[in-house]
Parts: sequence; C-alpha cells; structure tokens
Amino acid sequence: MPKLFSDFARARRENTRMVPVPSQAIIPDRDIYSSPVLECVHLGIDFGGLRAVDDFNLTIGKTEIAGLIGPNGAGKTTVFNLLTKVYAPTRGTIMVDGTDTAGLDPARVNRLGVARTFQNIRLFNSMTVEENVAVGLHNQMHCGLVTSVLRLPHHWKSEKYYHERALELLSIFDMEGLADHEAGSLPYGAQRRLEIVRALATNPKLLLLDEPAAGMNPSETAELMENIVKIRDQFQIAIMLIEHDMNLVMNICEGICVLNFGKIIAKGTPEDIQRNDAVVEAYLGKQAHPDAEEINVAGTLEEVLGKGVEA
Ligand SMILES: Nc1ncnc2c1ncn2[C@@H]1O[C@H](COP(=O)(O)OP(=O)(O)OP(=O)(O)O)[C@@H](O)[C@H]1O
Repeated sequence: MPKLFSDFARARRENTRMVPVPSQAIIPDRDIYSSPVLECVHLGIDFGGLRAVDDFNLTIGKTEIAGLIGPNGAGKTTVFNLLTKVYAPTRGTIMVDGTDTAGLDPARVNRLGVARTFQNIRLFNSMTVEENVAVGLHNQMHCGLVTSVLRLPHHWKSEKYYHERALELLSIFDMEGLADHEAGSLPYGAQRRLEIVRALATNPKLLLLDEPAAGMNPSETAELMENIVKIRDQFQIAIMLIEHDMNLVMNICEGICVLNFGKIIAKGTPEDIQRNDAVVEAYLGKQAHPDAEEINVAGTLEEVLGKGVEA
C-alpha cells in the first residue's frame, strides 16, 4: 500500500469533522458558517416508467470533497446530468450557492459555478492543449465581438491574460510544456488531467468529476488523489466525484453518498459507509449473500471493495 494513501487517511481524520447542519445533512465543520455550495431537495427524474433518480437529498459544504458511489446503473451519472442541467429534473430543487437553478440551461449553470468532466473523455482532439483550456476560460470573457474582430488593445490584453492563465492552470498538473501539443495526441492519463484543467478554467465553485481515475494506473491514480486535494485547497472549491476506485473514494472523500436503483441508501463519512450493511449488500447483490460465508467474503465494504484501504 503506497504511503500516500495512509497519509491522506490520517490527514482526513485529523483535520475533518463532519457536523450536522439544520437540514439533517452533514458537512465538514470548517464549512458550517458558509452557505452550502449545493443543496438538492427531493430531486428526481423519470425516463418513461423508469425512476432513474428519486428523492435525492444532498448538501455539500463549500470546500468539501464528496463522493457519489453505487453499483453500475445506480443513477450516478444521471445525478451529474441533473446538476449540470443536461437533464431537466422531473421533480425537486437544485440550489447552487444559494441560487435556485430551476429553468437555467447548462451554460447558465456553468456560469453559476458548476463545472464537470465526463466518464468518456470529451476534449477537442484536433485543438491544442492550450486551446482546450481557452474554451473553458472563454466563459469569463469580457471582450466583445467588435473588440475581437478589430483586434483593439483590449483584445490583445485579453489574449495575453488567457495565455498566461491557461499556462498557470496547466501547471497544476505540470502540463504547461504540453500547451502546443494536439489534445488528441496526449496519453490517456494526460487527456483526463486536461479535462479537469478545462473544467477548472470556467472558475467553478463546484467541480464534478465523473470517474476521474478510470483507466489510470495505480501511480497515476495516487498522483490524481494528491492533485484533487491540492485543487480543493488551492481554489477553495467543493469537489464531488463519481468513482469506482474505493481506495480513492475512501481516502480523499469527506462525505460519501451511496445510490442504488436511483435512491440514496446511505450517507456519511467513509467510516460510516464502510460499516453500512445496506451498502455492502447493494454492492454484493442480494443473491451473493447466502454464499458470502462460503466464499469467505468479509462483511465490510473496506474488505469487500477496497482491499487494503486504510481509513
Ligand atoms: N437518457 C436516458 N434515457 C433513458 N434511460 C436513461 C437515460 N440516462 C440514463 N438512463 C437510465 O438510468 C439509469 C441510471 O443510469 P446512470 O448512467 O445514471 O447510472 P450510473 O450509476 O452512472 O452507472 P455506471 O456506474 O454504469 O456509469 C440506468 O438504468 C440507465 O439506463
């Protein structure tokens, strides 16, 4: 087990205490005097007869790293699609930093402070790394069309700002040297990192990462864990991630929400979640239980899913 994992776990234990807030949610104690970055109340969506997400209630603190986990098809990506308004909710409310997002489109929600990455990388492959980041920066652009077309002084100042800001953001992942490379030519792990940088370029308050460690090798994942915590510390934003890598989830997430068949079956700290029977059952499947003893499956999420997790 890399030392890094146990360091994270120790740091989390020492620095984070989750406390209840009036809505019965729990958020890190350092966030209790700030309004939550996200509040979902009775959120749900149906696809025809399928209740893909139902009665989803969640509060995320201003600088919290939160995990959204659950078996395949549980509704995790659908929640992200609701939060970013790719899908309009069938019912319920989504408040972002105190603002009701009802009726807002994805671009407006992004400007309000919600940015995301995708399960399947969605970069502009034929554009350079820097141009991809510039797409993210564009939403802050104050430079009008006339200024851009006539290339007035303000335009050059903006261009310089975007160039410098793009390099600064790329430096989070030591990628500034790749600025001129075609995005599609980058190795897989670097493309995943670039997606995070592009999302950060939109200046989010809440960064949603959909399976950020998918396809990464263990050393890339360890580095990613370190960088997610670094991003939260440096930008003082909240991060919510969907991830199947339980080492990552259990070691850097402060609050975890578990979905199964579109409903929340557990919420709590990593320790709470690892001890929760309903969670273990959801992951093992009911039919697995009669055989559990026989095949020597241990009864905690830690042992079942996160072999070697040090929480
Ligand atoms: N646009 C859609 N139309 C119809 N059904 C959909 C749509 N999007 C998602 N679903 C269904 O909603 C359910 C939840 O899917 P979702 O992709 O959110 O699960 P998930 O937890 O992200 O799964 P995975 O871990 O495999 O990515 C699934 O049954 C899926 O088929």
